[in-house]
Amino acid sequence: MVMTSTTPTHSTTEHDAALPVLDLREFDPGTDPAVRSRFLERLRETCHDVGFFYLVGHGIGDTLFREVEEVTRAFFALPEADRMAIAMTRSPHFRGYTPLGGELTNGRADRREEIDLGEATIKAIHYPPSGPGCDHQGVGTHRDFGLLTFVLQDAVGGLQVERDGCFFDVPHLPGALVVNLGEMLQLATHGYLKATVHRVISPPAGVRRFSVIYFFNPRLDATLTPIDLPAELAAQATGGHSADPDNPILATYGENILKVRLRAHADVAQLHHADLLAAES
Ligand SMILES: O=C(O)CCC(=O)C(=O)O
Ligand SMILES: [Fe+2]
Repeated sequence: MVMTSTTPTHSTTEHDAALPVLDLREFDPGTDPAVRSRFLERLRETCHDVGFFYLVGHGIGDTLFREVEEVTRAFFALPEADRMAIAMTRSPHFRGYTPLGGELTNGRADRREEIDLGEATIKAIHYPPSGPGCDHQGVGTHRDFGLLTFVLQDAVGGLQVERDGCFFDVPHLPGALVVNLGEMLQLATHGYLKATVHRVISPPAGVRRFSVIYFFNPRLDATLTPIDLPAELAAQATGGHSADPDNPILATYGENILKVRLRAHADVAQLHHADLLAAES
């Protein structure tokens, strides 16, 4: 792993060792049962220890990845008026385009523009270069709030994952998806599986970063009940919903995401959900 201080930096060495690499072909039907069970063992350990991994052997071709990246770049190259025509401020459902400065994490504006699409959200993101005096927060430190997140990132880098109080770079691994766990899986396993804190540092001057994310989430009205763990796993579970006392995870997915959305998109909340804001304060 590449170790960096908690001060944002771009380090570029030891790319190969950044995160565990899991090859989904090891789990293909017909594969040697010993290989399949070793795969499951590594998956469990990785989701417990790190909460983040590279997934290869997923069967998605380079052509599709390239097309997704091209469509993403084309969208963000549209005139601003066209992007704003589908602004999230027009959607009570928190769907559509969010311009630069329109989203907050931990009370500070993220330096990115994005579009949120569909029911299980797909999010395409553009991180513009750092400017003079910029605070370099592409997206601030956070946990994802659903079940599983699949990230397709370009070659620029800037995604960082927290472990033991330090942030580690997650450099681009060609052909791989970066997979991480969300709060609902942490809650459902009493914290045995980890929703790991991460962030994105703005690219250096002159460089733009693009990423496309698929958030695999439960139904909005689904309430997750923590499962009974085998004793040896329960002994290593650190507590699900209350692991972070300042930011408890809510068991009904819709409430958990609404909490985040109201904070992150204060303008959308004010326009469409003033009643909820009033109820919160
Ligand atoms: O752009 C990325 O690589 C990750 C962004 C992220 O963590 C998020 O939007 O939840
Ligand atoms: Fe995230």
